Amino acid sequence: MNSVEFRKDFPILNRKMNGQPLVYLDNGATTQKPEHVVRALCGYYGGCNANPHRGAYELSVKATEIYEQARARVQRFIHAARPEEIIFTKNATEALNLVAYSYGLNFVQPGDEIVISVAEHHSNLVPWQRVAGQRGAKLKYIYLEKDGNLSEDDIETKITEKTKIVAVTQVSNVLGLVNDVRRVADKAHSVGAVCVVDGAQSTAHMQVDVQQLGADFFAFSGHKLLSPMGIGVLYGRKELLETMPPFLMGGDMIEYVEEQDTTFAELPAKFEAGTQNVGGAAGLTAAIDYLEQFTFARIEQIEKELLDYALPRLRELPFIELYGCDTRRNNKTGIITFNVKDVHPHDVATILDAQGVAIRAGHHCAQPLMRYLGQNATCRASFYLYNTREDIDRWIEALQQVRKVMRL
Ligand SMILES: Cc1ncc(COP(=O)(O)O)c(CNc2co[nH]c2=O)c1O
Repeated sequence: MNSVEFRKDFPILNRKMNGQPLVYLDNGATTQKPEHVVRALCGYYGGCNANPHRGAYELSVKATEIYEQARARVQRFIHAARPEEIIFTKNATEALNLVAYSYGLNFVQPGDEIVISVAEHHSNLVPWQRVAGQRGAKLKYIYLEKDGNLSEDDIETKITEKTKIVAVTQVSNVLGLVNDVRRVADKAHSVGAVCVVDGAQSTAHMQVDVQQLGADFFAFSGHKLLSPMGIGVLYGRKELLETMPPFLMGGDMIEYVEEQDTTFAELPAKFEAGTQNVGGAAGLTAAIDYLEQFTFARIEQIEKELLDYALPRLRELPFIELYGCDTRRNNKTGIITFNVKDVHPHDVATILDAQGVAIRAGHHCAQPLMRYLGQNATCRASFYLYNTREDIDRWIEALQQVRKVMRL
């Protein structure tokens, strides 16, 4: 299928925004949902809803089946070895916090080191600041080469015998560059450290194989790959998860509760306290089913074609500054981060909004990276499988309007 055919599955893309046909270019923030996913969500709540795992009646058993089938579906989707290595969370942020609080706070000792990259989203940066601060460990950064890729030298020299945790994003939500996670994981494992991978910006755009990546933990959010909001995933190697204490405590995650002490349930229940998001899990299953009708090679091709169409035209605009787009060494997802010279990104986004074009503007929850790029804020357009060349045309026409409105 091409993107025009994909669009037929996304009715929202036919709506107007400020009286103009919508051009949705903020897929790095969240993707739109195909009818197949919307129907799955309605179908669950309209016909199968019950509290799972504890009910002694058929509807609850059915809800449990849906939830556990979703777990098995995610296991296959990211090629985990076992279903119990799949923990459902609210989103990637909660998944990364689970690792920080349950693994980091319990296994990082004073004097140990945690290594992250300067390109991390705050969800894979602030938790590690907290762990380092509370445990008396040192937080070190892998900086970037001029083309935006992770510094090879920093990977080699910053990850040492003192390193306990290395946490890196597979794809930067600002630069869109694909990091060589396997290289980072191999280096981490060579010194006995674990490798935490933030897959929030990669899982929708490329085939993820957590075992091939060498990831000890891998986090992603369903809403960035066609699923409802409120469902995310933490993958963790079983041997590690079994050593980790629970992150949230309450119903469903216990074995026996005495007045003064509690024993906890086996994996994965130990990390899934309270009533689970079965509807979200049903939506995630439907989203994976939808995605896997097509190959990721097809999705990557659509995004590459859009990049190849947009970048030369943007480079012709003297008032546009691009970030992380000049790399030839590395493949890129459909993220273009830019600024309009002498115009604040928020003003750019507002003028584009008035023309029906939706982009993201700000620090993208990556303030250290913004400073590293010498910027307070940027604009970001991010494509997905339903964006078209016409969307790019409308976006560039809207940028020309910024030039007129701001008298550039
Ligand atoms: C690399 C990365 N990691 C973690 C997160 C957190 O995901 P969440 O828990 O689902 O919020 C995001 C969200 N990124 C963005 C959210 O909005 N614009 C973005 O670029 C991200 O891009």
